[in-house]
Amino acid sequence: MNVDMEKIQQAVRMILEAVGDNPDREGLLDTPKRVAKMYAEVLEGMHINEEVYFETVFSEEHEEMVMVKDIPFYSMCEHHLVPFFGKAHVAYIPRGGRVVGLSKLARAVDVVAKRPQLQERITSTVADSMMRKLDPHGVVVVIEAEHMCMTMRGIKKPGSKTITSAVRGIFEKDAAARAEVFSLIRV
Ligand SMILES: Nc1nc2c(ncn2[C@@H]2O[C@H](COP(=O)(O)OP(=O)(O)OP(=O)(O)O)[C@@H](O)[C@H]2O)c(=O)[nH]1
Ligand SMILES: [Zn+2]
Repeated sequence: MNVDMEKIQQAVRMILEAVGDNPDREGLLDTPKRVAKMYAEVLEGMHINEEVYFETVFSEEHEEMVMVKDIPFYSMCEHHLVPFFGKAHVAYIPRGGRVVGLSKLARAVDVVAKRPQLQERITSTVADSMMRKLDPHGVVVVIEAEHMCMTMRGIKKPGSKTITSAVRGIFEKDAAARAEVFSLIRV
């Protein structure tokens, strides 16, 4: 893993000093190390290309919609480095027998989310990677999330939800297909 753990530890120590705490007091002694481990874990998507999950396909002639909904995810807002989290819904219509394992849709959401992110970018990255690797008839990705930068700080609006969607391929033109997906998601 290409994470400079030492550098994170130094940075965390400096933040603790800068806010006026003593990084050498007992309770904080292991904190820089723990925080470094935490960042390596929650940002591990920096070092994984989500497209790898779309390499293995099953030759299954199903050219109808497939949807995995309510995929929980956690991400880190790139502006404040605090969490935002919620659910992703991923739907696609395979083409040419390129049907992918269901868990791979959730894995792709997971690694894309585990980067310093914007909700819009998670949504479009997952949709565009699927379009590129699977060449399906279409993809819809919808994400609903609560941003801690809008709840614990700043404007402080707990419970507010942000919903983003990325609509690709046939779903862009076919209003009935799009309506079917959104009725199944029912956010
Ligand atoms: N579009 C988008 N904005 C986000 C996302 N996560 C956080 N933000 C917003 O990023 C913006 C950053 O705004 P700035 O004015 O630069 O920073 P700030 O002074 O901390 O902003 P406030 O949150 O309004 O206090 C805020 O409006 C956040 O709500 C996201 O996933 N997508
Ligand atoms: Zn933020």
